[in-house]
Parts: sequence; C-alpha cells; structure tokens
Amino acid sequence: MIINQKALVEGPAKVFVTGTDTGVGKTTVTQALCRALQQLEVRVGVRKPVSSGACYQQRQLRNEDALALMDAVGMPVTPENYQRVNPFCYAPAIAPHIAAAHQQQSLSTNRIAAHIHASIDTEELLVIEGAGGWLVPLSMEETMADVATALNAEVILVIGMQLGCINHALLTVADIQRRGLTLVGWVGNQLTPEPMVCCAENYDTLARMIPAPCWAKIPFSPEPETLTRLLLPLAQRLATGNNPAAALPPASHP
Ligand SMILES: Nc1ncnc2c1ncn2[C@@H]1O[C@H](COP(=O)(O)OP(=O)(O)OP(=O)(O)O)[C@@H](O)[C@H]1O
Ligand SMILES: C[C@H](N)[C@H](N)CCCCCC(=O)O
Ligand SMILES: [Mg+2]
Repeated sequence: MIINQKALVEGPAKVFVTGTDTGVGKTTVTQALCRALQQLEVRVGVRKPVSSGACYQQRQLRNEDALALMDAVGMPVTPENYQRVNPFCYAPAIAPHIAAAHQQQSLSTNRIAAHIHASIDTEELLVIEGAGGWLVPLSMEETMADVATALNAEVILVIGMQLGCINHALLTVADIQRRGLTLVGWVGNQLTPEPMVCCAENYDTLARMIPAPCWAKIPFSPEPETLTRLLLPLAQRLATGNNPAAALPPASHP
C-alpha cells in the first residue's frame, strides 16, 4: 500500500477527526474507522491528546474515549500506553482549557504536538480525535484546530445530523480551508432514533455546499459490523493516500 512507503520516509500520515459539536459521534466513527483500517491491514495508531471527563483506574486518570480508541486497535491499557494515547487528561467533563486551569496547568499546541511526535512507534497512520468541536480552546490563544494545523493532519468532519448542523458544518469547513488543511471529507451521523426532519434535504444541502465528499451516512444505532463496513471506503481512501485511482468511490446520495 502507498501508505507503507510514505510512512518510512515521512513518519505516519495523520488524520484528525473533528465534529460539528461535542457528542456528535467522533469517537463512535473513529472506533469503526480504525477497525476498517485494520481490516485493510494498515498499522493504525490512535491518539486522543486532550480529554476532559475522566476517572481514576489503576491510579491513573483515564477517559472513556481514549480507552475506546485503544480497544478499537487492540492496544493494551498499560499506564505507559495510556499516557502515549492521552497525555492531557482532566477529570471534570468541562471545556479542557478550564479543566487545565483548575489544575494550574496550561495546554499548548507545541506541547501536544511534541507529545504526539515523541509517541510515534511503528504506526503507518495516526488517527487523532479532537475534543469537542473544531475551535475548542486550549488557552486564550490557541485551539484544537491549531493542533491539527501543527501536525499538518488531514481532517475528517463528523456531522451530527440535527437542526443547526449545516451552519456548524459550514463554519468548520471554512476554517479548515482557511488553514490550508486537506478536508478528506465528512460523515453524517444520525444521533436520534428518528431522523431529523427533512434529513435527505439536509444531506443534499451539505453535499452541495461542502467541497469534499460525504464518505458515509451512519444510521441510528448501527450494528458494529455495519458501522465498520460503512466506513470501509473512507478507510480505503486513507490507506491509499490521496490516490483517486486506488480508492473506492464515496457513498452515493439517496
Ligand atoms: N449513530 C449513532 N446511533 C446511536 N448512538 C450514537 C450514534 N453515534 C453516537 N452515538 C452515541 O452518542 C453519544 C456521543 O457519541 P460520541 O461519544 O461518539 O461523540 P463525540 O463526538 O466523540 O463526543 P466528545 O465530544 O465527548 O468526544 C455516545 O453515547 C454514543 O454512543
Ligand atoms: C466533556 C466533553 N465530552 C468534551 N470532551 C469537551 C467538550 C468541550 C466543549 C467546549 C465548548 O465548545 O464549549
Ligand atoms: Mg469522543
């Protein structure tokens, strides 16, 4: 695969998974995407560099997203591995910069990027989950988007299909473009048993206004195997780099 050769010279490719908000399905999608990548035999690593909302396990603060991502790639939860995946972890489920300030700590792009670079082992591809939405602050000066930018990561946008998502998605896409980052595409995620009103028209609007492909439309509560299968085309795109000839076509629209 193209990614193997690239990883040897440049280090692993990096993909940053962001969302239109907190709780829109970034972890759900990232888990399944990692499983799909593993089916394609990509050596995929996961990172959740900043998390808020954590409990002590084995005398280490651990966050459920980080644990879920480690589980998805079969990474044993040792204290060292956990620290590699989630170096900045805070107990209260609040905005991370506020949680850090409560601990007299500060978050910075430089520290986070340095952690990620130092943590690289034999991975061919790192999948990095953000915290909340694209512009969640690290401090009064920096945001999670600066981390994606510092890593020169490609970006995947998870859109929670609910009223308001068009505006959130377009604002996010505009800032990704302004930063010159590659938006690999987006995934729509149905968060409620009943689809949002006019769901198909909302999908159509997003597809016409976002200048990047829709790779999957996730239904409510899919079986894990279904979810992984839905994300295979995106995994294929990531596994082959930006090589259209090698990639499967993205999901078609209803
Ligand atoms: N398609 C879906 N069907 C049913 N439930 C879902 C779906 N997608 C996500 N959820 C549920 O919604 C909740 C939020 O999802 P998830 O944790 O993946 O969001 P997130 O964007 O990663 O949130 P955070 O900002 O906290 O990292 C979880 O309880 C998850 O199981
Ligand atoms: C605690 C939660 N699950 C997220 N990880 C953090 C969300 C921070 C959102 C901050 C904000 O945009 O107001
Ligand atoms: Mg999450």
